[in-house]
Order: sequence, then C-alpha cells, then structure tokens
Amino acid sequence: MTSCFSRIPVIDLSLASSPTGRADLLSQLRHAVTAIGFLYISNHGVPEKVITDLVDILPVLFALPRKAKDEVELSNSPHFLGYSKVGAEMTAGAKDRREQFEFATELPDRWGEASGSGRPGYERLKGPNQWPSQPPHLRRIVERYIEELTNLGTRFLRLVAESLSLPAETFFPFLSEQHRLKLVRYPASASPTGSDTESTSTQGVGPHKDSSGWWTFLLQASPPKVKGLQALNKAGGWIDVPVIPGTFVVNIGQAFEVVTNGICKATTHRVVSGPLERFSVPFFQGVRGDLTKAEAVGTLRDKFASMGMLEPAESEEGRNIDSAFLRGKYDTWGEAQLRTKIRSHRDVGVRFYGDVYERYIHDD
Ligand SMILES: O=C(O)CCC(=O)C(=O)O
Ligand SMILES: [Fe+2]
Repeated sequence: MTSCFSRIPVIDLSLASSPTGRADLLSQLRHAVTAIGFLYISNHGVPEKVITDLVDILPVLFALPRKAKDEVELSNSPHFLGYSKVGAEMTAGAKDRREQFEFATELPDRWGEASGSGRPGYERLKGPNQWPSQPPHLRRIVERYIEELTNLGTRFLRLVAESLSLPAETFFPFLSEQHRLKLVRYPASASPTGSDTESTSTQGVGPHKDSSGWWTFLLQASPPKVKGLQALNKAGGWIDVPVIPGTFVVNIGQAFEVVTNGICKATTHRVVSGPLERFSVPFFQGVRGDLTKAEAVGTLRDKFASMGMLEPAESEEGRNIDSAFLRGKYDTWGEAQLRTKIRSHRDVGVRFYGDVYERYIHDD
C-alpha cells in the first residue's frame, strides 16, 4: 500500500556487495518498493562518463533547428520512435508542455518482413530508431546509455526480487528485448516579475502512473536548483523529488504492480514546470508483449499468499489494481500498450494501424 510518505528514500546499491550491508539494503528496498513505490538509487555502477556525455548533449540536441527535428518526427514511425514537439501529448486531460525524442533498443522491424506476417500488431512497436544526423556521436552516446541502463535494470530486479523473499531471477521472464527511453526538455514557464512560482507553474507532464514499462529509471539531467518532479502520497500530498546528483530516481510501472498483485504500487507522479528550463531522461524497462493478464496476475499470487503477503485486508486492493491492462478489453500487455500509444499519437494510428485504429479509439 502506498503510504503517507513525506520524503523519497535514497538507497545505496553498493551495499549489495558488502556482506554486512546487504541485509540492510534489502530491508530498505523492501520498504521502498512496498510502501512508497518511488526511490533514489546511488552508487548504481553506471559509469559517470556515460551519464555526463548524455547530459551534455541534451541542450545541443534540443537547439537543433525545427527542420532537423521534423526530419525525425515520431509521426513517421510505426514504432512510435522519434521527435514530438511541445503540446503533442496530453496527460490527465491537459496538454503537457514538453518536447521529446523517443528512442529504444535498436531492433530490426521484423513485423514488416514477409516472414513476419501473422505476427500480432504490437510486435510492430519494435523497430529501428530515427537518428537525427546531428549532433555528432548522439547515436553512440544514447546506445551506450541504453546498454548500461539495461544492465542496471537487470541488477536492480534481482535485488527487488530478493527483497521480496523471491528467487533473484523471478522477474526476468517478464522482460522484453526492447526498452524505451525519452530525452525530454521542459521549457521554462513564463514568469511575470514579482509573481510567485505557484501562479506561474505549468503542467510539464500531468499526474500519471508509468504505463510504458516495468520499472522506470529516471535521470534528472539538470542542476539541483531546477525543481519540478513530484510524487503523490496516500494523503493526496505532492512530495518534491528534488535532483540529487549521482542518483537515478526509480519508480514502479503499471505492469510490475499487476505482477506483484498490488503489493508494489505504481506511484502517481507529475512534473510542474517553473521558471527554469529542465531536462530529464526516463528509461522505461520493457515488458514482454505477449504477457497475458492471467499469467501476470497468476504467476506470483500463490507465492505471495503462502508468504502471508496477501492478507485479506490487502488482497482486495491488490485485486482492484487501477491498470488499463486489467480494465481494458485486450488480453495481452502488447495490445494494451499499442492501444495506449495509438490513443496518444493518433496520426501514427491512422497512418500505420488502420485495421485497429477505430476500435482502439472508441473502446472506452
Ligand atoms: O521528467 C521527469 O522528471 C518525469 C517524466 C515522467 O514521469 C514520464 O515521462 O513518465
Ligand atoms: Fe512518469
């Protein structure tokens, strides 16, 4: 259950290799994943240069002329990869004020091959990136970062499993070969002189639970004076998640909430833009498209029940998880995912997914 937390814990992953620190780490992690759903990790093992290369290239990338950004527009891509301009996305019924480049693990488009016919439509979410030709080295830097975060994600999942008293590799069978990442820029919101931050703040991204992955590993790529990210506690309070250099913010996505029968909650969060421009890089660990609801909910239920984790008071909450995947009419994670993508990028839906477009748009 997401508790009434007032701060987000910082968990030092280097304790994992200390014989005395490991038990401490696992107990801190267990509390963070079952009671908060949001945490920072420090000493995470991703080389500093891999991170600084990415952070340094963001202002250069976003300073590209409009024409260069439009050449890699997301609407060209059946895989929903590429550039989206400010205002292209809506969350919680309002327009988000951010621009972004979306990339993923580089994969061939197997759906489009003759031998791929008959594959489900969601397989088409996998495919090649659209790489802008400038700045130089962008592709190398992003690919290196994806590689490191993929490995971090795997190491982290082992620890989470252990913290829940499960075998270390419990969550691996749910993973996809594709992980997605966004390079995001929130423009500074206009700030009339003398007015306070609250009245000039705008929706960078509205309140949401992450729907596109398993776990999210977020790099806040701006200095600590730049605020914006907030997580919602059980009392309805928005708790600041300030920039802490050297850390990633880690939070639970909806599929993980489903697989853990609601024991680990996907915590609602948002970004409120202020007077300073802000950059961030969320990395969404991918979930296997053919994961069914029955498998997602059933695999661990007996295990959790036998460990006494699904007590009667909690089980109802666990079974009523607020997840589009469970509530929707589609049986696989891949279909639920494709539907979400088409509904937020309708031009891509019309252009590449004509066979399901009408059904996905009108099925609420
Ligand atoms: O930019 C951030 O700090 C958070 C972004 C986010 O929550 C998202 O893209 O899902
Ligand atoms: Fe998010």
